[in-house]
Amino acid sequence: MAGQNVFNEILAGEDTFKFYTDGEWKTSTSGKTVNIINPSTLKPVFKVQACTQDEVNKCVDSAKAAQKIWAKTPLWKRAETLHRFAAILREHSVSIAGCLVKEIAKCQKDSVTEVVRSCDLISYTAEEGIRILAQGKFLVSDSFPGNERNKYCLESKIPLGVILAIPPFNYPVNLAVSKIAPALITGNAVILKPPTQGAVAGLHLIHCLHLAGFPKGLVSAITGKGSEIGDLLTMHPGINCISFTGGDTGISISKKAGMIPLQMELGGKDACIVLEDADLDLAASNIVKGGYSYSGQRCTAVKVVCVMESVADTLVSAVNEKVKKLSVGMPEKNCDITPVVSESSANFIQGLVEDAKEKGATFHQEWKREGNLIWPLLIDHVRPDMRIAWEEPFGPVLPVIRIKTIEEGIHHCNANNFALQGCIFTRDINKAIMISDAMESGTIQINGAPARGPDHFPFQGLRDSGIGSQGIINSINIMCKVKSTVINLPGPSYTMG
Ligand SMILES: NC(=O)c1ccc[n+]([C@@H]2O[C@H](COP(=O)([O-])OP(=O)(O)OC[C@H]3O[C@@H](n4cnc5c(N)ncnc54)[C@H](O)[C@@H]3O)[C@@H](O)[C@H]2O)c1
Repeated sequence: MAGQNVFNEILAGEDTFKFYTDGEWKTSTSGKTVNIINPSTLKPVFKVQACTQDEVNKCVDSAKAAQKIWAKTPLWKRAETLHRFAAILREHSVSIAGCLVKEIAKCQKDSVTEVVRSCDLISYTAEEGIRILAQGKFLVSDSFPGNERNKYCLESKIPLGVILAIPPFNYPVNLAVSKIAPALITGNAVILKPPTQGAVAGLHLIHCLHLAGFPKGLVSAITGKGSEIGDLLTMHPGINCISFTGGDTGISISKKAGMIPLQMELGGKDACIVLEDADLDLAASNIVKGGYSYSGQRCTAVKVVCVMESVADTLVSAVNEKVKKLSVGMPEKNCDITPVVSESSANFIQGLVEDAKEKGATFHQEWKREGNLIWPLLIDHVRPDMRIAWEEPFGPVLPVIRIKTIEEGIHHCNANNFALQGCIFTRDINKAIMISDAMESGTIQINGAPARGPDHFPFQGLRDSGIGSQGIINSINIMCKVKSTVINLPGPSYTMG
């Protein structure tokens, strides 16, 4: 099984990939493909199938049938198959990372880290699933007023059915398995709709799953244009839950979806509040790591710094010193700053930068762009009338707002539609807790940059940043529903020990 050839089965020709349904790799009857553009070269690098509506319907039918069998598979066997999947994925982590480098311009070492982290996530989910699903609840009736102890209620967790998993481009492997693994351990079937950029890494991931021996039809991977098959998938009556990570598309999906559980993780504009008593070197390191890693294309990137005016000059110069040291170039060379995912994304970032420039922000570096490669920028003296104060650039440009009071920083965090994470730098833990309580965001980090993970931590956004919560335990729970069985005794019965 070792070696690259194991993936030959998923190829439909040189650099063209099949889709996966009913336990087999197939070409679409549409005869059409979708191009994946390498963000570094701006040239097509791979092609994936443009699946038809008929193919989507067939996937859903197969998933429904396979799920019935899977739900009757003992939990320990489901866990065992997931562990096998993790092991196979680990074996191929370097070659899958190679796809990420070409499709999303993530640097080689971070791409490997993403795949390895995903293997750990799958194994952890298998273990956590065994513990969570092994236990139910036993309730008795006499705790509620007016009742005797004549009813016993057995509560257990049962699968939902077919889960639709839609990850975004920036973590196409990790955010696929964070949906697939909890869905499978809980006895559900999964349909993966990978992002176009990142689809090929996603298909490799699915082939590892195929090799692990899951039942035919239980998992499928449908590729194609979101605009052509997106609505059909997200509004399909055969889908019982949608787990989506991405941008505003998630808002429209949530409005169109039927009466099914939704786990939506959307964008963020994570604010970093820096107080006068902060360890400014620690804050600067975290701002640079948080703001510029993977060229700022992370939902939990630091996306706006709100710093107390009295320490702003010191903080800004510490950040600038570190920005100077960031290497800029191609992902194959493991540069810190690599090309952003698409030309439209680079144009959008440029628009935000130009708006800030026109409105008088201070630039600490010169604006420089070659193709999709954008040099890191720290934009100072940003004011609320500038777009970059509120919008998510998803690029290596970071605005700094100088604040006179802590309340100004809290207000900036709470006035935004996004509310994913935020962070505070201070040496005063009491202040930190009180500011954290006042910041209306899904997670607040104290003296550390925003981050998703470790993957078993809860992870959620408020307002336009999401619905529900992720993290291994929460994902397992969201992908089940509660079923209860009530035993009605002929008369009250009190256990005597
Ligand atoms: N909160 C989080 O956990 C988290 C994590 C990573 C990224 N993000 C967010 O994701 C965004 C960047 O990712 P992106 O550009 O891939 O997001 P996106 O919303 O453009 O796409 C996300 C996914 O939705 C699919 N899609 C597009 N149109 C669709 C439709 N009509 N129906 C069904 N699916 C459709 C895409 O193909 C992709 O797989 C940023 O806003 C970022 O903050 C959030």
